[in-house]
Amino acid sequence: MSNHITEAFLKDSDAIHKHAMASLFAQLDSLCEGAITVDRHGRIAWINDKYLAMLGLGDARQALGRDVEELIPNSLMREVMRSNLPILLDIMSFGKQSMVVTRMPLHDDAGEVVGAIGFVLYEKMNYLKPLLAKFAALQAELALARRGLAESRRPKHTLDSYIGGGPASAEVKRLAGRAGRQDASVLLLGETGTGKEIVASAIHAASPRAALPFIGINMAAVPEALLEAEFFGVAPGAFTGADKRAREGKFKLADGGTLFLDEIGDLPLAMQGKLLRVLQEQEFELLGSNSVVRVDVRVIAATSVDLGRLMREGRFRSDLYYRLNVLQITLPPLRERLEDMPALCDALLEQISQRTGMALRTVGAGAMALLAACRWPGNVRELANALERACILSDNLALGAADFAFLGPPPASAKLQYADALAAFDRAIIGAALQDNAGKVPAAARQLGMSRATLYKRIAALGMSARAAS
Ligand SMILES: Nc1ncnc2c1ncn2[C@@H]1O[C@H](COP(=O)(O)OP(=O)(O)OP(=O)(O)O)[C@@H](O)[C@H]1O
Repeated sequence: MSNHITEAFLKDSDAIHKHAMASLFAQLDSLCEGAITVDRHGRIAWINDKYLAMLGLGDARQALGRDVEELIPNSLMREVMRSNLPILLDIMSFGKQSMVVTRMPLHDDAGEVVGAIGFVLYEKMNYLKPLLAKFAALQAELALARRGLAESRRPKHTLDSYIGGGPASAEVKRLAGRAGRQDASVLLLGETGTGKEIVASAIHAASPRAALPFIGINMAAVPEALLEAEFFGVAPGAFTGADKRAREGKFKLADGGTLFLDEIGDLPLAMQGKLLRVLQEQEFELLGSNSVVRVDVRVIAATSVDLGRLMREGRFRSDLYYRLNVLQITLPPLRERLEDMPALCDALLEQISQRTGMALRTVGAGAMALLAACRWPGNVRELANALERACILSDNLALGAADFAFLGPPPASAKLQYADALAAFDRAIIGAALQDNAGKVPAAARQLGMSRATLYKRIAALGMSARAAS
């Protein structure tokens, strides 16, 4: 024993230690906003008056013996007991409030965990206020981002978003409406820009799954090496290196809702097998873990390539094809539904005006005939681009053929198609005028700015129905 540690000193320090032990609890109790203990089963064993007041309770008997989470939903007292490790400083949400808390396990003489004690430090920790303000701001941002994400996953389209009232479009809408009432897989066929994504989203919106997510994934846009993670997600720490975080896969994100697999023909063969298995079993393994994830997902697939050809070439599995192709809807290219051209132009010009703030335009008859004669390999997307370009280049409120000069003359090989296009256009515009005027030819002729005789002749030449013309 060194000479400055005397018997008297030891007695003194022991007494101080005992005082410290006794007073520490009392001090914390008075300094803190609240204090609580739970027994080894997580039931409230003791709670001070301040905590009771914070919980809106008047009497400890209303709290004692109850599971701690019943009163404090975000309590981690059980976690502290399970891990036998204190959580010295934490921010716990309680209703709209954030509180700074400390939690410690309690031990018996043998060192066994017999309960836990927790303190709410909030008001006395004024110096933590900037941190709490930051935390609150981050939480508000997170809530906003979550709302935005939920919004973006809500179906953007209904069947009304698919513009077109001609027979081909009506058939698309009829089939899509039926698909909305079933839960079977759907295969959408159609060239690029024919509205496959609109129709997929509209089917989802018309289905009982509408309130749950609609998640899209484009096979052509995801590199092959990343597809599996994109589909099934990654367990935390599955990969060493920079990205150790867990990531949810699209299947999990779409759980309960609809997964839209765009450009399914671009899915590599190895992934086709895996996809088929998930579609059949509705379960998969998270990458980097053995845990099996169960999901309930409806699949709508789309392709702009001929899957029959890919199957013949051994590049697409026929079993997957049959699994996806329960209901099939073919979306007609724009050149095969020219009767929808006026309605499409109106709707697209309206969208352009709303999005850009440019004045609302119309398409004059000359321009309409020109547009009807184009081939439109990019379909409605290409038409929308052409209309926007004309709006930018011209000040005319009624766009004329000259405003679409950048499209060039219709190809010579399209001569016959040009005649067909003109007839389709005439049918559309005359049909619309007759409809506007309750089928009365003289009034329709006045609206179209042509003589009655010319309109009668045109109606007869087009073989339009007597009912529409009468
Ligand atoms: N019938 C339609 N009515 C209104 N807009 C349409 C219609 N069809 C397509 N569009 C518009 O054209 C663009 C392309 O449509 P969408 O993305 O649905 O086509 P897609 O067939 O999925 O094309 P891709 O295969 O290239 O992805 C979108 O801006 C969409 O709003």
